Formats: sequence, C-alpha cells, structure tokens
Amino acid sequence: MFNEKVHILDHPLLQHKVAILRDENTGVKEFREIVSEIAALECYEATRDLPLEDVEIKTPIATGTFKQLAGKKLAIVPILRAGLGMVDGILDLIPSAKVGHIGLYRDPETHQPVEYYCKMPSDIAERDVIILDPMLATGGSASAAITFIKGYGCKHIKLMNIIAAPEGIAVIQKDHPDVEIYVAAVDEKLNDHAYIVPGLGDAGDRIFGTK
Ligand SMILES: O=P(O)(O)OC[C@H]1O[C@H](OP(=O)(O)OP(=O)(O)O)[C@H](O)[C@@H]1O
Ligand SMILES: O=c1cc[nH]c(=O)[nH]1
Ligand SMILES: [Mg+2]
Repeated sequence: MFNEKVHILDHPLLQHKVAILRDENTGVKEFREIVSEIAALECYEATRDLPLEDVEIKTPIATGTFKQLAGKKLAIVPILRAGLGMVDGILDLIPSAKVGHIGLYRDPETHQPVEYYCKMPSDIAERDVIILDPMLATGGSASAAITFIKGYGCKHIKLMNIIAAPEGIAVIQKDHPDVEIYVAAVDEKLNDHAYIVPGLGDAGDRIFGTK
C-alpha cells in the first residue's frame, strides 16, 4: 500500500502506548508523558542510519577499536503546538540536536495550514532534519512544513508522526517523495472535520489541556 519510505513502527511497546493515548479517559499528565516516550522509541528507529566512525578505547581489560556516532549534525523541528510534546523524548537520546520551531494551525473551515511562527537554527541548511508532529491527517501541515524547510536548502528531511491517516501519507508521498515517514499507527480514514478516525482527538488540546 505504501512505498519503502513509509516506516510503520508497530513494536509492541509502541502499540501499547498509542492505545493509552487513544483512550478518552487518559488525562493530560499521562498523555504528555506518553507522547514523549513514544517519540523516544520512534527516534530509535528513525536514527538507525546514523553514520558511525571507528574509535580506539581502552577498557579496564584491553584496547580495542569500537564504534561511536560520527557527529552528524541533526536538527529537530516540532510543528507547534502538538509537535512540542515530542521534543523532550528525542533530546533525551540526542542532546546535541538543535531545535527549530514552525508554528502552523489548521484553519477549522478550510483545513488548510496557516503559518504563524518560525525560528530555525542558523546552520539548518547543513543539518539533517526530523520534523515532529503527533498527527498526520490531511497532510497539509506536514507538507507545508517540509516545503518551508526545503526552502532553507535542507536536503535530508524525515517526518515523525504518532498516528497517520492514509490520506496524509499519500499527500506526503506525492508532494515530497524523498521524505522518509516514521509513524506508530496508520488509522482508517478522516472524518468530515478532517480528524483521524479513530485517532486520539486533538493532540494539541490533549497535550496542553486546552479543551
Ligand atoms: O495533516 P493536517 O490535516 O494538516 O492536520 C494535522 C495538524 O493538525 C494538528 O494541529 P492543529 O491545527 O490542531 O494545531 P495545534 O497543534 O496548535 O493544536 C496537528 O498537530 C497537525 O499539525
Ligand atoms: O485527528 C486529528 C487531526 C488533526 N489534528 C489532530 O490533533 N487530530
Ligand atoms: Mg490542535
């Protein structure tokens, strides 16, 4: 159904945690904590291709040649607001990553993304970028964010979501066939308000307690 750029991360820990997010009885504190944990687990897969280099290390027993990260420059870019919930989980694993921010909200009538904020690291063009947003619904917000970041000259961009609709994945594959997508669940469809069914509701509201 999807091409090799789409990575559906169905590890049991991820499935378990996503189910907790879906539950309408899950409160703000637990929701926020689990979004962060899921981001860290997804990060583990999304960084599988990071380059390594040889280093010589002396253990208490012997000297050997081992592998460490080659120091590739990374940036993560959460799409505000909901993407903010994924930042700490990634920084726990990659503390040296720089963080850019892009503010987009979906117009409730047209469902089109509206940009209201942007701040990127000054050397973003030299960095590999992972865009963060829990929800990929119509794909409009993520596609606009990718176009925007490509405008800075970024060549290697990945998109990390928690739940996607098939419609959103199709949009990214069409608009940005070079972008790898990492997602923990692909749901059935969108409803008339362009919400993911069954989904988890409005991720931003549930992370920040605004409803
Ligand atoms: O794929 P799309 O159809 O564009 O929908 C997904 C977008 O909608 C949500 O943001 P929202 O507009 O609710 O903003 P918020 O994060 O501030 O709540 C979500 O976090 C995505 O950014
Ligand atoms: O289901 C959806 C769709 C867009 N944004 C959300 O937060 N949830
Ligand atoms: Mg929202």
